[in-house]
Amino acid sequence: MSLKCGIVGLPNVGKSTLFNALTKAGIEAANYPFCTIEPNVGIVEVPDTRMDELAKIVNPQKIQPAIVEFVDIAGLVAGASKGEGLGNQFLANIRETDAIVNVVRCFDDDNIVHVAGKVDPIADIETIGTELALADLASVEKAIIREGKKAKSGDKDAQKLVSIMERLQAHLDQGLPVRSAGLDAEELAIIKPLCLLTVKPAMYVANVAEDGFSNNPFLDALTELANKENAPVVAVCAAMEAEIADLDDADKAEFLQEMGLEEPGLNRLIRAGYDLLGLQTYFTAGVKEVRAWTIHKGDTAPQAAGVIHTDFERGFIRAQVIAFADYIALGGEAKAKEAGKMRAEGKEYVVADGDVINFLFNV
Ligand SMILES: Nc1ncnc2c1ncn2[C@@H]1O[C@H](COP(=O)(O)OP(=O)(O)OP(=O)(O)O)[C@@H](O)[C@H]1O
Ligand SMILES: [Mg+2]
Repeated sequence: MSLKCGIVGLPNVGKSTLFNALTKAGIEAANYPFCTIEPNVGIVEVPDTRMDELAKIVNPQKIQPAIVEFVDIAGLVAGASKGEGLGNQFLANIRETDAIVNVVRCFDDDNIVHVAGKVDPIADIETIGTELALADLASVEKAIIREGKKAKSGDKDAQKLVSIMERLQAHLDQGLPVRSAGLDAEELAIIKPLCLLTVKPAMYVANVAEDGFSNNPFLDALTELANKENAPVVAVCAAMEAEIADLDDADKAEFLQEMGLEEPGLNRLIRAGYDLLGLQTYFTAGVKEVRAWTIHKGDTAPQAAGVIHTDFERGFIRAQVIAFADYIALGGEAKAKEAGKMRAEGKEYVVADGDVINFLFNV
């Protein structure tokens, strides 16, 4: 399953620093606006300590965590929807992502240029939000013209689309995102081909100073706004995360302890992204490989099987399922089976987070 998060924000707010920390790709993060021109894609493993617990029991040759793709997108400025800054090219890069990670500068530093001249998270978010809404408004208006002719000649599908579009037009006109327009599942399916930007789930990353996790009015303002929007906020110090990412495991543990942190902020960010998209994990555990697979919450056993291979879904017979806690407590598949904790589940079974599964199929 491809899960792609686009990192957006104003220029010079710390997007590439964060991306580097996430991917350790070492792409250039320099102190000048528009340092990033090509989007950079990095593959990041989803941190999950349950995999280590499974591996201790199974001793596999390989451990394969779930992954998230992050795309570092160049800074967006006011007027981008009309081609200002690096303009439409970036909007196109955002179009290809599943979710938007909005990096907001919440640190003071006179040495780091802010494109608007001062640090103001709310104004920055508004700038980004307006540009994305304007870009969507243009797509919606184009669609109304295109489909309007068909609608007039009696095409029912086109009429439906146009009526949704007109609602969205009014909504976007106020600078509001499509995700808050209250569309139902059917309406969302109808507008899907338009690839609108503001329909994507979004979260905020507050990029704070090393000592900026508390008593930080910028962070407080951002949190208040995000709460109103029901959007997650993760506070990280991107500069510090970049340092942590460069350390080897032993030094990393020591550094985190010194800072009084349990884990890198990036882990919180990756998990929040996973959650935002309504994703969860199940495991396959064999001697060749212990592997995490990404599915949607609510997916059934055949759908989960389909993530491994479409044949598994097509020819699905049943799933042998052991709950994660049972697998660990009883010490593996054989013992769980002995204890009657391996369940045979059919097509209707809704997979639970952490289930350890074997699929039986026939093609
Ligand atoms: N939390 C932080 N505290 C202090 N400085 C930071 C922090 N995060 C990033 N910086 C610094 O801010 C500068 C800009 O960072 P970066 O290049 O990552 O921005 P960007 O958002 O990718 O910019 P662009 O849109 O131009 O690509 C860098 O000098 C970086 O070291
Ligand atoms: Mg950059």
